[in-house]
Amino acid sequence: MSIIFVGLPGSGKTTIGRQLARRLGLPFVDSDHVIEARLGCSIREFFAREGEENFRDVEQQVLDDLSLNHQGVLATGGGAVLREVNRQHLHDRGHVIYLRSAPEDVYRRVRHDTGRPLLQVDDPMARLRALFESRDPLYRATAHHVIDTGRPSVATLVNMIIMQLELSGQLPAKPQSPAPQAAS
Ligand SMILES: Nc1ncnc2c1ncn2[C@@H]1O[C@H](COP(=O)(O)OP(=O)(O)O)[C@@H](O)[C@H]1O
Ligand SMILES: O=C(O)C1=C[C@@H](OP(=O)(O)O)[C@@H](O)[C@H](O)C1
Ligand SMILES: [Mg+2]
Repeated sequence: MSIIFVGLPGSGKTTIGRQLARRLGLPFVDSDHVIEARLGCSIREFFAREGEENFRDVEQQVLDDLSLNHQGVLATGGGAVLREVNRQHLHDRGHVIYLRSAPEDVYRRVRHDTGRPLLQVDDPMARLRALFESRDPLYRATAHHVIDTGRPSVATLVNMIIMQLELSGQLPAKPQSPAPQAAS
């Protein structure tokens, strides 16, 4: 059973997932890193050479494997929710958190990043708006929780997520400090 992050490219899945795993002392894996290791090249190169549908086929296999077998924190790629079968597997096998970011916020974070093939277009902001419109309902349908990632820092978001996981019974609650002893 994993804590699984979904959300737009640049919403913080990899960064927040890694930090959360560190805080909880759990193993962390990013499905994109597993895909790149399996392909032996970057996702960007594979997209350019083989096209998106071939990438989605590999992604589906890797998500099936990790959602069944990984015990810890799992960061997915932004398109992990596109296929119905992936949405089903992630929702049924893990505890899914949607990092919900406005297109403006993610644009600020990833505009200089050339490693994200879907954003290498003339108007990346328009592309992000379109991705948000089409995917927001899919991320919501897959997730057990939605966390808005507008202003808070990564560290604050990690704290908010830990509180949310405790409240929903996904983590053992922190031990209460002992009640003060009555003075004798
Ligand atoms: N809440 C946040 N505030 C500021 N910067 C952030 C926040 N979340 C992520 N980032 C930064 O945005 C960039 C993209 O984050 P990343 O974890 O790669 O996103 P994803 O895996 O969802 O595509 C990174 O440089 C990361 O440090
Ligand atoms: O949104 C998408 O369809 C994709 C997002 C990427 O991951 P990030 O969300 O970590 O950028 C990566 O899986 C691939 O480039 C496709
Ligand atoms: Mg990522």
